[in-house]
Amino acid sequence: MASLTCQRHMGASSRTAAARRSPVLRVVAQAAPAAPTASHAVPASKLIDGKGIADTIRSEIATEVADMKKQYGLTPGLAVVLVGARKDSETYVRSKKKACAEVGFDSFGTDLPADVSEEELLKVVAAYNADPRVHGILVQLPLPKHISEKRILDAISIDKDVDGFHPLNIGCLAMRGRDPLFVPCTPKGCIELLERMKVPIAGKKACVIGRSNIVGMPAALLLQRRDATVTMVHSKTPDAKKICSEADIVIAACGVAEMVTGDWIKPGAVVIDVGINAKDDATQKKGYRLVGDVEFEGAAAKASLITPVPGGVGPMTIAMLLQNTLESARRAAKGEKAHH
Ligand SMILES: NC(=O)C1=CN([C@@H]2O[C@H](COP(=O)(O)OP(=O)(O)OC[C@H]3O[C@@H](n4cnc5c(N)ncnc54)[C@H](OP(=O)(O)O)[C@@H]3O)[C@@H](O)[C@H]2O)C=CC1
Ligand SMILES: Nc1nc(=O)c2c([nH]1)NC[C@@H]1CN(c3ccc(C(=O)N[C@@H](CCC(=O)O)C(=O)O)cc3)C=[N+]21
Repeated sequence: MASLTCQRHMGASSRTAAARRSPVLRVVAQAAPAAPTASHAVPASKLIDGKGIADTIRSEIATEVADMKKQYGLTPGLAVVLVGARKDSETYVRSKKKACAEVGFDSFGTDLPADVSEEELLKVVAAYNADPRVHGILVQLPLPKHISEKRILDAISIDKDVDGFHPLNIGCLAMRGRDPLFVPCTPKGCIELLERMKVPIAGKKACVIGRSNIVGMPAALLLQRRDATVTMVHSKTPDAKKICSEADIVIAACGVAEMVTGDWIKPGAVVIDVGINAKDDATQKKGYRLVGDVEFEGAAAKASLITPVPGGVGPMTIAMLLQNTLESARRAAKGEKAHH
């Protein structure tokens, strides 16, 4: 294990003070955050402010963490495992750890080199499975090609599967009369946005663009559980545009920058854009800017409500990860364990 760096990112003693000083709480106390850059041309009444909603949720979580500490002497802990040095993954992992610190969680991290063996990675997962300070384990995806994602995700204890990617959790999500222990964070964040914006779902037509295990498929299942009539379209769907243009609710997760243009959107539809794509832009310092899978201005002209990118679904994904970890810690405090 010499090549591993495994650090505890935040000690219990600094945690309480961090919760008290939480920037999350301060942000919420201030005026509404500035409109995201890509969306200034759109009336504010149409925008779903994912970042603002995520800040509210995170401040709620910070309060609950402080209560849990008082009542049970327990601090929620999240372990994040990163394999390799993909720039985007490093950025996401950094924001997850920062979010943990801000709500008063302990965070644990293991960074492994890209050529680490599957066996070594399994050992790291096993160690976190056995560690009572850890209530949630996230292995950042994608993994390098030589590692079986299936084997790794199956190895995460279902009690700590805060990503909700374990087949038992997905299976329960798909079955009537059952509830998963954890719902995947990105689709959960999409539904939370619809609910907080009071968008009716039952009886509505929904179109989910994309069918991946981590976004499209669970998003469609969640909408269906709320009695929407759901159509999933994917890369082999003839005329996805026509199907989408009949939907009252659109969740776009195809990974193709700005594919969903205004003519895909029914007038008055609600559009949730999951996509995160870098688009060359010489006017930006970094040389690029983030765009979604939806062409924002064209779609916004048709939609009644729309999420921006950035500042829409992304921050919600992290807020839902914290929520799942808090729930896992609560179950641990009450001595609940899954028996599968
Ligand atoms: N905001 C957030 O928190 C997150 C954002 N993302 C972003 O969401 C997007 C989707 O991610 P993910 O689900 O992981 O991506 P995947 O690449 O795993 O899946 C993409 C899906 O879109 C479908 N698709 C691809 N091209 C088309 C097309 N032309 N028409 C219709 N469907 C198409 C694919 O079809 P097929 O199955 O036939 O190949 C596939 O089902 C990406 O932009 C990603 O960066 C992802 C996770 C979290
Ligand atoms: N095991 C695992 N679980 C995941 O949940 C997971 C993953 N692997 N691999 C990659 C995707 C992607 N993902 C994002 C999380 C936050 C933002 C996010 O916060 N986005 C900000 C902008 C970020 C920026 O500026 O780069 C926003 O949209 O406003 C984006 C994407 C989680 N994923």
